[in-house]
Amino acid sequence: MSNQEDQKTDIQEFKLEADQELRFEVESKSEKVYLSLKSGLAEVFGTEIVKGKLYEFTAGAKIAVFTWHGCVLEIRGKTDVIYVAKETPMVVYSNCHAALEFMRNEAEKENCKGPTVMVVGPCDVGKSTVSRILLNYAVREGRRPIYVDLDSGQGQISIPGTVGALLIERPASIDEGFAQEAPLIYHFGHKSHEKNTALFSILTTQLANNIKDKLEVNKRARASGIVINTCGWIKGEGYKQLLNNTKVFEVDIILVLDQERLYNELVRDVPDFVKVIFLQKSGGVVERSKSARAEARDQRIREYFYGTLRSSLYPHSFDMKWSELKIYKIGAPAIPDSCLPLGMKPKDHMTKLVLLSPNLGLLHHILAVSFCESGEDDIIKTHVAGFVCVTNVDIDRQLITLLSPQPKPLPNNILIMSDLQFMDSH
Ligand SMILES: Nc1ncnc2c1ncn2[C@@H]1O[C@H](COP(=O)(O)OP(=O)(O)OP(=O)(O)O)[C@@H](O)[C@H]1O
Repeated sequence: MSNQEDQKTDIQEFKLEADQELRFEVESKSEKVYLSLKSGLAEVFGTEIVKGKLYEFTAGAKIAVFTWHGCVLEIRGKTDVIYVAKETPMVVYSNCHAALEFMRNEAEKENCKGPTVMVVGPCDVGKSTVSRILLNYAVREGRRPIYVDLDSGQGQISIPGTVGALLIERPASIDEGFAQEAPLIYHFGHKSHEKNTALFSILTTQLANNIKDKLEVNKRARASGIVINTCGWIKGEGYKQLLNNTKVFEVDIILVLDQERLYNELVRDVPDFVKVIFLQKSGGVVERSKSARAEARDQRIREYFYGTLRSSLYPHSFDMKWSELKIYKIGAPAIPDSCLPLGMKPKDHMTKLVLLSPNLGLLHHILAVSFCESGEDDIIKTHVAGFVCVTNVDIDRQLITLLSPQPKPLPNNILIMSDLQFMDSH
């Protein structure tokens, strides 16, 4: 082992001056890295570190420990990259938070809606991280903001292939993110919005209306406002989605990370009362390869069923008769324009519900369990109770085996198939 490698495996101590940040990454699957605060004050993406507590990080972790006043940190285990950064955009992010707090105070006085902020930008610029920092700072001030995650590929709420919202009542856990208590989840079924923009628009409108209703009856959340995280698809239809989000969520502030072109386009296209603000991305944000993104998606689904290192979950596996279930897929094959029935638009087939018959193609697919109790018309627009995974399909016996977080019976017999798959290797 070289000297350099040797150094990385040792227990290391870092003394950080005010406004500095320790950045590290863990890549190796077999490695665990432990962080502890020896003295001073520090935070990870807006969550304060408890002095003396040991935080564990595994493969895929890309972490920044920032200090406003200076601190001493200890790192144990082998990191792949580790360095102290002197330049960070934390002061700018903190100023954004202060401006939002001002608006929340005003909203509280007037008993109206607090700021709705949407964070946009290309891939890997730190959109989720900025959203997390703003939410953490808000909740540390005693606010109860709503977090909306529209990134169906790398979102932080529920599993990939969904859009959803969460009432934030406490700061994110440093190693596990925000607590997923009673999230409001809509099934989209794809990791990328491009796959079905018509469906995506319906879901965002539905989510926005649902949140509006919830804020009507929750004064504290109403004044705290909403933080919306978006995906990195910002061209063509993706850009139109951003404009649509601005409208349906009644966005007041758009934070544009890293891309001046997008900033200028938005300034041109959104109404004047929407403030568009350009922010530098942090030099620490790490670009993720396609395979790292796929691995992160897989990990989120695994955690949904099996929990995390700290809090394991024990899912159930059971058979269901095909006749007991109604499994749908959203989107029918396209019909040539010339054959479209009167009044039907070319894109309408994308939001058509198709009832599936038993088939092996369902194997390993995620199925969303709908809350819908009324007719077929409402299935797409109704939020979901949770997810199961198909681990076996027995065509002869007309049985399907499901991996489920809950024991039998399912809360509803209406299921919707997702494009996303999960190989249960436990
Ligand atoms: N200051 C930092 N130092 C080190 N790592 C960071 C820092 N900020 C963010 N990261 C890491 O960089 C990665 C990408 O950040 P993030 O997920 O916020 O980007 P994004 O723009 O939301 O990505 P996406 O393209 O998926 O929408 C994450 O793993 C995050 O933990």
